[in-house]
Amino acid sequence: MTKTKLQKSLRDSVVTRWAMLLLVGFVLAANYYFYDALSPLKSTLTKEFGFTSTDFGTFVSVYSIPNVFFLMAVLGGIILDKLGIRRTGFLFVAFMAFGALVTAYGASDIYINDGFGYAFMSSFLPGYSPELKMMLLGRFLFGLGAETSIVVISKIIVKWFKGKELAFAFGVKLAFARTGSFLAFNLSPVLIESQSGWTLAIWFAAFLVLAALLVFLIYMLFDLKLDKQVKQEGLLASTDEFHISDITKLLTNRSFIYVTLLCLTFYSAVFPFLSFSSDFFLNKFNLSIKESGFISSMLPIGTMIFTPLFGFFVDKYGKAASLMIYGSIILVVVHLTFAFTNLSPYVLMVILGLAFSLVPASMWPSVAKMVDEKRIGSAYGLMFSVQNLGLWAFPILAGVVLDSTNPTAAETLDYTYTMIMFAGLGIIGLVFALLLKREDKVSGYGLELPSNSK
Ligand SMILES: NCCCC[C@H](N)C(=O)NCC(=O)O
Repeated sequence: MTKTKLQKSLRDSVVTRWAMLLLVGFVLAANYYFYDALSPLKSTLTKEFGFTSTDFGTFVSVYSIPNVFFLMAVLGGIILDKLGIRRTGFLFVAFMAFGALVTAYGASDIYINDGFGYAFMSSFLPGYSPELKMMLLGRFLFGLGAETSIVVISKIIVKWFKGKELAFAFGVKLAFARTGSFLAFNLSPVLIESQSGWTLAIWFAAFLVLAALLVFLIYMLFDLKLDKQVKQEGLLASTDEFHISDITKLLTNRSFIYVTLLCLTFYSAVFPFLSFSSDFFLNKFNLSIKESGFISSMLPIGTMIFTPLFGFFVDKYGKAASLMIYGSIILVVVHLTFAFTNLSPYVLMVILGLAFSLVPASMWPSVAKMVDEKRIGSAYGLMFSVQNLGLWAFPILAGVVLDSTNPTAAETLDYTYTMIMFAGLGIIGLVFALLLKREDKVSGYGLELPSNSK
């Protein structure tokens, strides 16, 4: 592919490439919306279906099972390299949509009134309600599609923005994701009060993911056109082709190991916390579902603004390893403050938003410095799979800790031990961030340097 050809391609139009980011940003926002849409409904699920905190934690964590136990994020990356963006993206976004619809069906009146699959779901594991089992199946399928679709979207961004505003585009991509979470925490509590019933909140989320599938189809038309213009398929396949030795090289790279372990512990202290946060505010500060959902949404709203800004900072001034340390410290301080004080959760969630911008904005571009470009797909896939181990285990553990540290019929739940658990994860993450910075002096990857100096 010559430079002249590139200059004439669709990706050279600023409007077109940002329009592409808008399209895939919608798909990502719908993904995050669905992931978070049921968090403000924890108490409603308890009231309607008798969910315990452990049931809710299991529901949150089943998302990660395909990515941890079947290594779906890694395999998805390999499939992506073999089948290409359009077929892989369509397949996995379709899984997401199907899983979202199955989840909504599991909570619906049609299903509960002896609908399709109800008798079957009632015929085994009597300790789990048929509603929970169908919803678990739906979220499992959703998770199977969701993580790989994030890998696909990352590759799409590289395809359109490489050699242009790549880091900033990644920051904006994360801002789309946070917009989805922000909307979920605010819209779900409103939708449960709808006249058509509380399940509208889940149906709305599911249809949003279905709409994302249609939007992805539109994206595919542009992707096809770009490929025809620059014949880029061949080029991407050759740079990203998967070899098993890629994984072994990654597993012997100390910086990659530290950043992956930081990714595991940091995100385990954030996403599972966020899933329980609405219920935490509701119980600790005696607030309404709407208000506690709104406080949870302060976290994504802060990150929508800060993440692209810190991305820009890292591009221009570097300091990525230091920023990961600062983000980890802030995380620990906020979780301990939540555990032991009654300080305003509004302020604390905004401060937590700083941590949740500092670490992602510096972590994801840093991987590109420590790993060969041809291994970046496997690297992100591997990081996602390891990270999902935490996203699987910690929502369940949070639920178990809650159930075991509160009397069965407690009016309000005491979250102190659950918050100590999240703070503990933050402390372990801080150790990995410090090790990463120390290792950077030996490895010379230049994580503290601006993007264009490496
Ligand atoms: N939707 C919640 C889980 C997404 C996890 C995903 N693997 C990830 O790490 N995304 C990066 C981020 O900062 O959201």
